[in-house]
Amino acid sequence: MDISVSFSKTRPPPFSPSLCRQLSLRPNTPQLLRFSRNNGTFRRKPPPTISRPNKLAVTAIQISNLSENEDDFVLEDVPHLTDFLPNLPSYPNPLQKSQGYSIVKKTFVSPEDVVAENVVIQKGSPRGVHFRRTGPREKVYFKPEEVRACIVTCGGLCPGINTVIREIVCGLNNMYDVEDILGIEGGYKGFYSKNTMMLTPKVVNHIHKCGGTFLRTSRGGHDTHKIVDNIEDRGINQVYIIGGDGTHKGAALIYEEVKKRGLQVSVAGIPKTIDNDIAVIDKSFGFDTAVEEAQRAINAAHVEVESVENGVGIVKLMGRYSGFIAMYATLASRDVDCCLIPESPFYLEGRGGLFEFIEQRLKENGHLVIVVAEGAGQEYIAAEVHAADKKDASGNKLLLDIGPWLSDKIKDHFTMSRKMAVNMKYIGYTSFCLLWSWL
Ligand SMILES: Nc1ncnc2c1ncn2[C@@H]1O[C@H](COP(=O)(O)OP(=O)(O)O)[C@@H](O)[C@H]1O
Ligand SMILES: O=P(O)(O)OC[C@H]1O[C@](O)(COP(=O)(O)O)[C@@H](O)[C@@H]1O
Repeated sequence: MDISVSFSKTRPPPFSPSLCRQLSLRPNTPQLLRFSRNNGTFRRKPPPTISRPNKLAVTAIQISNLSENEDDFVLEDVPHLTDFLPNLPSYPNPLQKSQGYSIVKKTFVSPEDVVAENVVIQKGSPRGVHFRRTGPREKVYFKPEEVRACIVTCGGLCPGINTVIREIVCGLNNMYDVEDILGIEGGYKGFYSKNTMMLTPKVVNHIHKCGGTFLRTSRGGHDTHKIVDNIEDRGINQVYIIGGDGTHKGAALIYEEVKKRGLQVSVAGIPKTIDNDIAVIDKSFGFDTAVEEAQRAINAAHVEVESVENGVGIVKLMGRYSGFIAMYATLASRDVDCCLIPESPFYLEGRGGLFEFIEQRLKENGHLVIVVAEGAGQEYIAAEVHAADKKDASGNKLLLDIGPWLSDKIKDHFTMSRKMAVNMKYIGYTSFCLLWSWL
C-alpha cells in the first residue's frame, strides 16, 4: 500500500536527513514522499506459481499456494475444510433469519470476491497478487447447536484485543446462535496446561473497557500434537486464534495437523499487530491507539525542550521492524523535526548525517524533537555493544536499546566535539499504550 504524505511549508521534513538525501528532498520546502509498505509481516514469500486455466480461481487451495491464470491474475488463497472433507454438508447462514442483521442484496460475500494487493497497476502489466475476501458467506458448514468454539490469544499485547474477543463471542452468540464458546487461558500452552472458561456475552460484557487480554497470553509453548489432541478431546470444532506472525505460523501447523487427522475443525487466524505492517487489510487494530498515545510522549518532549536552551528531545516509540507508528505519530504531531525508522538507514557523522541536522535545527530554532522507532539503528548499537544474540521464549530476537544509546551519542558529540551544551530529554518506550483498550 502506498501512503502519500505532504509536509508543511514552515517545517523541515520530519524524516531523517539521509532519507531526505536519498529521496532528493530539500528541507524547508513542501515535499511529497511516497512510502511503500512492502514488508508486511503476514506476507509470505511467493512459492513457484501454479498455472490455472480458469479466469478466477474459486477453489480453495493450500495456504501459501499461488494460482495464476493466463492474464497474470494470481490468487494467494487460504485453505478450506472442503479441501480435505469434500462431502461436507452445508446449511443456510443463520444470519439470513437473524433479526439483528438486515438482509439486503449483496449482504453475503461471494466466494469469488478477492482483494487486490496493488491498487495501482498499468495497462499490460501483470494483475498481481490477490487474496480471498473475508466476510459472511451464504452457506455455512456447521449447525449452530453442534458448534463448540474456542478463542485463544498468543504473543505480544496490543490495544483492542479484548474488544476482538468480545465481538467474536457476541457475534457467534447473537448472530450465529452459538452457545458453546470456550476461552483458552494463557496462549497456546493453555490448551494443554489449563482449564478452559465458558465465554458468554454476559461474561465478556465489560472486557472491552480494559487493556491487555482477558484470556491472558504467553510466548513459546506451541506443541502442535498436544494442542490438536486437546482440541479433539474437548470436542472443539472452531478455533479462533488472535495473534501476530508467530501465532499464525503456529495456527498454520494446527491446521495441517487437523487436516492430517481429517477432523472437521475450522482454524481461523485473526491478525494482531500494533505496527500496522500487514499488506491488504485496511488497518490493524491497536495501531490508532498507539499513534494517539504517542502524541502525549511527543507533546511532553516538546514542552521540555522548548523551555530550555539547545533542548534535544528523543522519543522512542514501538516498531521492531516497521516505522508506521513513529511515522504516523510524527505526521500527526507537527512538533517532530526528525523521524528515524528501521526501513530507512541513517548515519550520525558527516554531511547529511544526524549530527549536522541537529546542529542546523538548534541554530535555527533553539530546540528539536527526534522520534525514533525502537528497531532503527540496531546495526550501530550491535557493532558497539557486542551483546549476546538474545531471544524471547518464542524465538524473537530481543532488540538493543536505541533510545539511551542515541541520547548519549548526541550528548557526547555536542559537548565534546562541538563544545556546545545541549539539554537532552529522553522519553522511552511507550508500552503504556498497551494498557488502553480501545481500537
Ligand atoms: N514458527 C512457529 N511455529 C509454531 N509456533 C510458533 C512459531 N513462532 C511462534 N510460535 C508460537 O506463537 C506464539 C506467539 O508467538 P510470538 O512470536 O511470541 O508472538 P506474535 O504472534 O505476536 O508474533 C507462541 O506461543 C509461539 O510459541
Ligand atoms: O516488548 P515486546 O512485548 O517484545 O513488544 C514490542 C514490540 O512488538 C511489536 O509491537 C510487534 O509486535 P506485534 O506486531 O505482535 O504487535 C514491535 O513493534 C514492538 O516494538
